[in-house]
Amino acid sequence: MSTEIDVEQEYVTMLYAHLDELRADTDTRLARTLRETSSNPQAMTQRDAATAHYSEQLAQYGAVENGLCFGRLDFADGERSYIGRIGLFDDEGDYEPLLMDWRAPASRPFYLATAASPDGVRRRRHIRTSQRKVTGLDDEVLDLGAGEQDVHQGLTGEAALLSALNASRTGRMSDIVETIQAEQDEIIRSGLNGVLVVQGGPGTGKTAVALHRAAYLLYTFRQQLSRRGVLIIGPNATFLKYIGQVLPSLGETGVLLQTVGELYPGVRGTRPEPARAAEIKGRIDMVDALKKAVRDRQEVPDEPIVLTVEREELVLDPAMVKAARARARRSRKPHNEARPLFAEEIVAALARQEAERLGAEFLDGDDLADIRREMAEDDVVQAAVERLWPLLTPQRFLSDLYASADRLAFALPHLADDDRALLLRSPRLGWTAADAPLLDEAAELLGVDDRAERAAAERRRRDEQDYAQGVLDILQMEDDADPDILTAYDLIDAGRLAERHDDEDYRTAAERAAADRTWTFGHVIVDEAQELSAMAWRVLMRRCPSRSMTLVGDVAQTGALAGTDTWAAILAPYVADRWRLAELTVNYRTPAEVMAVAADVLAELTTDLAPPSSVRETGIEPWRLRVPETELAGTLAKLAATETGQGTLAVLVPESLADEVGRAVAEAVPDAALGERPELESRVVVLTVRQSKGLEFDAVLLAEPTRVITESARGMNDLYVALTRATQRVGVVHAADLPPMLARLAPR
Ligand SMILES: Nc1ncnc2c1ncn2[C@@H]1O[C@H](COP(=O)(O)OP(=O)(O)OP(=O)(O)O)[C@@H](O)[C@H]1O
Repeated sequence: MSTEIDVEQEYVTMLYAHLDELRADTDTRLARTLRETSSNPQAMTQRDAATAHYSEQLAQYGAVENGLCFGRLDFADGERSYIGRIGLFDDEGDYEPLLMDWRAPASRPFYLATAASPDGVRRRRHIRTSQRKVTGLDDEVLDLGAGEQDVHQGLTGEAALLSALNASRTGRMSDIVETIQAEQDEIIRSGLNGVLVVQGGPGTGKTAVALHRAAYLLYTFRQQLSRRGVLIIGPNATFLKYIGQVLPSLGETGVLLQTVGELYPGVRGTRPEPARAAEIKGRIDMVDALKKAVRDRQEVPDEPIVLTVEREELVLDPAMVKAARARARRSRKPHNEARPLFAEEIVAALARQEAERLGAEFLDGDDLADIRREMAEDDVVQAAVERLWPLLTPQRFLSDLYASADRLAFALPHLADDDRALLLRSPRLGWTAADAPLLDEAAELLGVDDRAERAAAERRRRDEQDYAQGVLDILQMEDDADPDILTAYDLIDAGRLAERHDDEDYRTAAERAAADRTWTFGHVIVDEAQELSAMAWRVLMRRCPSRSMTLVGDVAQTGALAGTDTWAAILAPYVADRWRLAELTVNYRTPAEVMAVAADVLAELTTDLAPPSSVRETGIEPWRLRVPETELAGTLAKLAATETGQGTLAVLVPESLADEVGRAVAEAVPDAALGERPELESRVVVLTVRQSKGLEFDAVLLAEPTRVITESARGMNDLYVALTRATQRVGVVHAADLPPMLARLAPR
């Protein structure tokens, strides 16, 4: 007699056979496309597009191999449907769906139906698989009497959910597509337009929701979003690596993942700097400071400048330069774009001098034009213009500013000397994350004098057009035979044909966007959004003029001094109060025993936010262990080496203990990961509290909480973050007295 599992196995095997067929078919098409050769550029670009398309499809089929099908809905009317990572259809007959994509509207009851509101669903089944084998089924019958499911806050698919939550962590985040909860589903499928803020305590699935929302939006608004792309901003490279697998596992590869430090193309802002320096750079006052600093580069000399042009001496006096500067500034163009006007004025003034020297009455208009042209091309004149109104790249402008105490004092007169000193640095040092928004702001103020580039583009366009004309002429010759047939000429002219060719840039939207500062995205998602500075928000708003954005975060976890503690404050300048707030209230990560300790810290921080409620208990109490200061690092190392639990362990330390504890742990656990960008897949990892933001581990050992609190103005927020990283166990090792808010910890 066949069991339920056998029945599902048969169905699942059929689905995999289908997937295999699709794969083989796409493989054949790809191979055929790769074999095509042509000297026609149009055909070549089409071939490239087809190659990219088939390769992407193959990547998607590969990505959904695990857990292809994970659910089934049985409806009261006898219908049933299977839910999975992608949609599969029966290509014979009526093109019936064999597997519904989880994002399709028809899959929604899988996430929302409850006994109280079954939505026509009689039974929801979670199908567990390991590779292609069905290993278990979890059934929920929804019409047995309303209310029954409402124990445990109305969790959907409770058995499957708890088994996912209790699983050991690997150091890489996994998707939650099989067990999305109703409050999360609401946010994932919220409309595309406007700013949606998702506020939620630690472990409420904000990151998971943000990523699934990206996948949902790309599926539902494919046309709109695949052209402009979706940008996801995360707090640092380690975090991006941690979440990097989720979207591919959902079959989406066209999303650009970046940190704030990468927002300016061509620059990677990764150099560490004092928190205070980052905070100053993130202030909105930097807009005016940069404006002043740009004006500071438009110089009027104190003394006349003598130029030797063609062995004759000409004089640039301050009044002439001032007049030229005023005229260029009046144009209100950005610095580099106004520069040609300044240069023109200087050249005109020098040409007038030269003409007077030669005797203006003997010169006609052509002679004067010649003098001006020669003057404009003269190296000495060009060097003078460069000195007085230099052509500036954002990088050069900002490093010149940081390198000069005088320039900084001019741009930031109200800043205390100590603070200004924090910005002073050698031009050879690399960029920090807080520099990227300033580079972008500078790029706006400086503009690009792209006349040469535009002239080259115009030349290219004319070449394309000539080529297209040639093609049309050949077609015309062929068509001449039968005048009744519509010719290519009747349909399109050479200009339009060339334009079409121009549009065909087959890089993905994400690839083009990463290289283009002026790119605007179809949707922007910001994770840990509370951390961003006012200057970073300006860049993101420029990148998203449609204001179609999802911002997820927790204002109780703000660590950056430039970050925010209210959403209204950051959004007011851009959308006033036109933004929607959604809240997540259930903590899926931290067990109740650990959350109780963290909640005491939250209560000290704010009374405005309620702690999220944990979905599960582990029966393991978080503990504390006091040791002499000299034994702190050694004890942590010993505990890390002997920790016998399953899964990953993080030793979280205040900044000042990072080196010492790192060394001790590395000695006791040779394969432990530490440093700037530690490998999170290691069993033991040592991180500063800041680095642990957004991450999670099965067990956490926290060192010296009092130092965590005192080492930063947002130290309490940091402690709250540290205490909420564990999925199972937390221990605190300390030498100093513990603050009273940690009284709940049990002595070990
Ligand atoms: N519906 C769900 N099903 C299974 N696991 C879930 C679900 N929701 C969240 N989780 C898990 O809970 C953990 C916490 O999720 P996530 O990291 O997205 O939370 P967060 O709100 O971003 O946390 P934090 O603010 O503390 O960084 C992750 O392991 C995630 O996979």
